[in-house]
Amino acid sequence: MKERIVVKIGSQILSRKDGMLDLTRMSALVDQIAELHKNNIEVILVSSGAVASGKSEIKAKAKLDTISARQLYSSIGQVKLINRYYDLFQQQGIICGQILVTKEDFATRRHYLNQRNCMSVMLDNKVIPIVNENDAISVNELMFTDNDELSGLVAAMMGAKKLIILSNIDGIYSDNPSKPEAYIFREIDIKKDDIENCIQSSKSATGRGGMTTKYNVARRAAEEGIEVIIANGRRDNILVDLIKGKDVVSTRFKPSGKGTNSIKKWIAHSDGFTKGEIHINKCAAEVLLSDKAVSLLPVGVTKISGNFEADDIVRIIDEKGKQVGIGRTSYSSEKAKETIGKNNKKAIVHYDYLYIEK
Ligand SMILES: Nc1ncnc2c1ncn2[C@@H]1O[C@H](COP(=O)(O)OP(=O)(O)O)[C@@H](O)[C@H]1O
Ligand SMILES: N[C@@H](CCC(=O)OP(=O)(O)O)C(=O)O
Repeated sequence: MKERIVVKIGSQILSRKDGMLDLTRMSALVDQIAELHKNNIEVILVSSGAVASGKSEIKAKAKLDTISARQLYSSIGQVKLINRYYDLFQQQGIICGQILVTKEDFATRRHYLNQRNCMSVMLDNKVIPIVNENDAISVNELMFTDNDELSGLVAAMMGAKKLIILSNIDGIYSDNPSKPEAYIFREIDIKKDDIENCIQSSKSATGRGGMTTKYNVARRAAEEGIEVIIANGRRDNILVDLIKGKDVVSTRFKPSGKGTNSIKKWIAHSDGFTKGEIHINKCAAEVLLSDKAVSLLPVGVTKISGNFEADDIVRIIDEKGKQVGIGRTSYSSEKAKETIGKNNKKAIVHYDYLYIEK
């Protein structure tokens, strides 16, 4: 089987000081991805840069609020960004394609599977998927923390062995990177090392989540058995050197030995998505575990725990305390409690939003 990796490129790497796309850097990174691709490595690219690229294209007629500005800039900038990628990959004889996603696409199993299928069919046909958040339509609670979070979700979903997060800095420093005494952590063993306190809330001019999300995403991905490397995208030949195993300055998160199946990964990487538990009786568990396409009805529910809203993702637990599946609830926890054990009520988890672990 081919080696599969996810490469995330931050906005800062792709934009020059004047706000224009840094075509030289972009082209250097595309050349490296092309080299990996030609060496039979499947690369999924998660690229930021839409908002930064859009800003330099248009001056808004009136002062915009944050959401409208992000929508306007990203809608223009994404076109520019993907066109550049398309041309650069084409010069290498490679086809790339665009996938724009929202957080919702990871909260709904069907969307999740659609996405996974889309990326798989692209990779099977030697197309490089270029993923970005659909900034034009994902606002507020629909937004990912940033593209670092998205890259972790994509790596887990696609069963990637490695996730390389390229930023404008060599890795995670022990202190504020501007301090002379700060040094880079070269390897982090998540079982032993907790370096959260070393990270400042500061971030680059165009970056969204800063180093904190990179660290959190890297920890979670490493727990799932994915090797994560945070490195500087401005260093020459960084990707190829990292893949060749050269000793380039960077922060590497040692992957844990255990691998998990895709639904577990979905849950593990969506800690914000499972908000509570629905406990069910023996009869309901039997029906759900059968081959029938059934929804979970309140009549089979014995207990609700946690606080959740309608449409949140919850765990479904049988009477022995074993998780039988996960699903998207149609009720808030408050409403769900009122319907426990009652007949003739609408499904608490509709079949379309139910995933049963068999
Ligand atoms: N301990 C630390 N080590 C490295 N960088 C840090 C640390 N604490 C905060 N940072 C900041 O995180 C920034 C990288 O995050 P971000 O701006 O989101 O980049 P990107 O746009 O590539 O996602 C660095 O430029 C740096 O200013
Ligand atoms: N989706 C946004 C990127 C937001 C983001 O996460 O930026 P960064 O922290 O630079 O990776 C864009 O394309 O502008």
